[in-house]
Amino acid sequence: MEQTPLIQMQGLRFAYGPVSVLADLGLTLGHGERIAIMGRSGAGKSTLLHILALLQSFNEGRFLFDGEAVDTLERGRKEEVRARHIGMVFQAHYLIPYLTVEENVVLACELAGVPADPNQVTHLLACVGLTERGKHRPTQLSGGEQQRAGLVRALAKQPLLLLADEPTGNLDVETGGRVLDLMLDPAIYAGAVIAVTHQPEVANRFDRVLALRDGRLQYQTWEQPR
Ligand SMILES: Nc1ncnc2c1ncn2[C@@H]1O[C@H](COP(=O)(O)OP(=O)(O)OP(=O)(O)O)[C@@H](O)[C@H]1O
Repeated sequence: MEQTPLIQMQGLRFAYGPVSVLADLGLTLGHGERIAIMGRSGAGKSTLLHILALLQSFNEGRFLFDGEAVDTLERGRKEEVRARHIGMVFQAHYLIPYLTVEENVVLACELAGVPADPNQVTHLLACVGLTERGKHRPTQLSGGEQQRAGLVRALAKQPLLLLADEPTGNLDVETGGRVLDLMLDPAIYAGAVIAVTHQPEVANRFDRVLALRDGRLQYQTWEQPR
């Protein structure tokens, strides 16, 4: 039997008042599939990520998350689905300032109802170069380090979907490469990834690259080196 896609969006419309942002948008994403979304500034990429994270509602259309119709979910159920199944690495990282990095990771696992595995947490921190930083509070870390801590927190609960907004945006090439390796290595994380990026060399590491243009997702049309 064919598995239900993780994400099914059809005819999705969203506007901020008179400003139409998403118009007749469609997206089907399988479990474990990794896609990059590109598009000019203001195209609606962050808005789409917020809708995918169940943080923002939409005006019209169909959005099924792992077979469940999102627009009919009660608020509590949305929060439950987000806590358990969706990891987010957004520019505002929302790490809790009075908890250490490790405590932030453990708390996210607890909220997801998944026991945190200390060995896995140590391994993930090492993968992003934060071995020495687990006992530090977010305010003691640089912006890029906080972003990497956010990625560890998102991955430790092994979500079905990881949403990343410019995951390598303010990182140097080497650290950015390490972050991508972590997100895209199926031995570390086997779930689906949707990443927004402005960098073609980052986008090319994903299974598919889509462009958000005129409110819709379209195949990006440059030749992709494989
Ligand atoms: N709260 C809001 N109220 C009104 N308009 C908004 C609001 N937030 C965003 N917009 C508008 O919606 C459009 C899409 O914004 P969004 O942040 O999703 O774009 P983006 O593709 O992520 O841009 P960038 O690459 O610059 O981050 C823009 O025209 C923006 O001005």
